[in-house]
Amino acid sequence: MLEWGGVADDFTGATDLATNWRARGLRVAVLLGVDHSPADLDGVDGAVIALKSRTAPVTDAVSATRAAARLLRDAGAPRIYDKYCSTFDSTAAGNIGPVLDALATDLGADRTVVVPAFPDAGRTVYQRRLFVFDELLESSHMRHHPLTPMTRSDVTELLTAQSDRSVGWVSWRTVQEGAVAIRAAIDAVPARSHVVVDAVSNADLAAIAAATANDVLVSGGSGLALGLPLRHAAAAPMPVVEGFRAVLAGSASHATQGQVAHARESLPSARLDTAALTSDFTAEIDRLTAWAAAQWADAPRRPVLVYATGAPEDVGDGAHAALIEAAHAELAVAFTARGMRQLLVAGGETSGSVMQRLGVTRLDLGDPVAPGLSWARGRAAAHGGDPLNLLLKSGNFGGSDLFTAAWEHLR
Ligand SMILES: Nc1ncnc2c1ncn2[C@@H]1O[C@H](COP(=O)(O)OP(=O)(O)O)[C@@H](O)[C@H]1O
Ligand SMILES: O=C(O)[C@@H](O)C(=O)COP(=O)(O)O
Repeated sequence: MLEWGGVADDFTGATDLATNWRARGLRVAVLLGVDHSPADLDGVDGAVIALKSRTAPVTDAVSATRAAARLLRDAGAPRIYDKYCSTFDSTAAGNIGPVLDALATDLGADRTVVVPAFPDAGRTVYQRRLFVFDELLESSHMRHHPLTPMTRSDVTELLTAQSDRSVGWVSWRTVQEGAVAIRAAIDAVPARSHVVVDAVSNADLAAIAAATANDVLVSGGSGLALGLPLRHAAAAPMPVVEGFRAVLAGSASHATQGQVAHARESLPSARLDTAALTSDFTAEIDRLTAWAAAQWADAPRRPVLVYATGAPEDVGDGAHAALIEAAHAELAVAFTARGMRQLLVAGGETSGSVMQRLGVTRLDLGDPVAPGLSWARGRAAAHGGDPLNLLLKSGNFGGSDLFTAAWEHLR
């Protein structure tokens, strides 16, 4: 019986939420897009629908999210988890508020908690302000994101600017008093509100999860999922698919830049050349595919790395974002045709483009590799439905050796 339905605004966010549900013992599946039937969710406790809505026009994001929640409700999900980024990534127009307003209306939720915190990944909320490790969000590398630059840290302010509902707050001091006090504080906020709740530890998340155990709608990063009570269910192992290995890093984030720098010391690597893509896209894809095939012929177990951003000064105009995403998507298809079967994609938007182009519609997860990260198995409709192992990496997740170490989990 489906217990939870999740709707995530990007594909890495979907695997992030599914990873944390699985860590608490739920059987999970990630569905890409909304073209599914409720029967696809038989035998699953938690299903996350991955959308590519974070940077979409507001009306598109709202309608896609509504359709996803409807599908999950039709499949029997009694509760919906609206998953956005743990760094509250949104464009100037801002989709988090309108999406949350629409879900709250559709589901009849009077008060919806807003919990971006994910302490295992360094995201905490204290006195309404979002921190990335020791820095305020506005002072972190997220200030320079090409699509969603974050220049404020107060989550109540960020959400108020995007939402038609009023925005309340529950302080960390109240969270320390436990679930009953948190519930009372949420209920004290006027009806038709969203309620930002401070949290700096997994114990805080457990208290918030207990306080909201009967809410039809919750929202946040993936951290709140770690607040669920642990069940001891035996998760089915993920089948490993043998084949060549690649990293496609379309993320411009700080953590990815460190991972690229680290991997370049030991892996064959190529940086996407925006000028070459602009002048002859197909020739550049063909050139990189021939290069990768030559690397695999030399060392079949060694991954190749293609990246868009190696250093802050590489980040070009946002106008190139779609071109770079399209290049990653085409490379994924061309690499698959050459025998690649294990693919790590860095970046949420990039992962969305790559999965859509490969025609992957469902991911079944393996065990966690790092906070919010798991390998998964999916089938590429664009390549005869062949199975692939896929790791969709949020831009800022993972240690510096991820691109060289992640493969050890594929055994
Ligand atoms: N050097 C670059 N210049 C311009 N845009 C870039 C560059 N590198 C990456 N991008 C674009 O920036 C966006 C990064 O977003 P995303 O894939 O979600 O990564 P992240 O998870 O780090 O946010 C993508 O649209 C990508 O194509
Ligand atoms: O919640 C998170 O931090 C991630 O799941 C996420 O959404 C990150 O987005 P990207 O950095 O764009 O991958």
